[in-house]
Amino acid sequence: MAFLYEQAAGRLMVALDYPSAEQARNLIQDLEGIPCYMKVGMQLYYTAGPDFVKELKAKGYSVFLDLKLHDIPNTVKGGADSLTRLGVDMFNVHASGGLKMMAAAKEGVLSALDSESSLRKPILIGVTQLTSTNQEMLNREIGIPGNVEQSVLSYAALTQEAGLDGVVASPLEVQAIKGRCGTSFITVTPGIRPEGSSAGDQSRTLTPEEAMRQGTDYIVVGRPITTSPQPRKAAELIIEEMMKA
Ligand SMILES: O=C(O)c1cc(=O)[nH]c(=O)n1[C@@H]1O[C@H](COP(=O)(O)O)[C@@H](O)[C@H]1O
Repeated sequence: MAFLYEQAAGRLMVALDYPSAEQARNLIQDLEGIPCYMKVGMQLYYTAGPDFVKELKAKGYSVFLDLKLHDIPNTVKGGADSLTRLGVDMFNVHASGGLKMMAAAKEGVLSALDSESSLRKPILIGVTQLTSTNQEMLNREIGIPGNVEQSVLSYAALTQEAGLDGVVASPLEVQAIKGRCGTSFITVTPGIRPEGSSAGDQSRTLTPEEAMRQGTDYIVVGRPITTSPQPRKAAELIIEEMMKA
């Protein structure tokens, strides 16, 4: 049972979307002992920076640094080199940056690893279509024809061709991605909403249990935990659901 609990908790990524390190530390203290992944996104990183990532690593957490790099290949290569040296366990780039940009991100990772033998290789993933994007937005606002799943799949195939380890997508697309790219191609899925919780700005959602049943590798959960009056209880309930799947 304890083993199953740890396995499930290790596949939960808690999104620390807070405006200050202090607020993030409060949640971390509340979740103490739960062996989940911690996700640092742009809001926290832009204020608390690399030091906060080091603090999480010193506490023994696996860290997903979600900065969604998207720039010309040379710039992304440099960014990827820096993030690898920082010692994050996972980071992401936008697949819409294209094949060369994603390949450059991988080169950045490898150049850092080449120059410092103590570093571990981070998991590098491509963001496909944001989970806030719906069919109407994709076609009318963004101007991409076809359905969301087709677009996600073509980004997933491109990400794999560039040599990356997996993608961020909604849990609704996991089976199709695994079917196209193979089961070892990692899926990281935000857009997780436990029964009865508000979708907010998310469009393509499933519950934690449903997402796990799709065969996803990691689920990303922010507000259902961070805005709960009892965040630890909310996280424990999510882990219980994950274990049922
Ligand atoms: O890359 C991500 O983590 C990400 C990609 C995506 O398509 N959708 C998405 O919601 N995310 C992140 O996942 C988290 C979801 O948070 P909640 O909607 O509060 O559960 C946020 O930190 C988002 O930045």
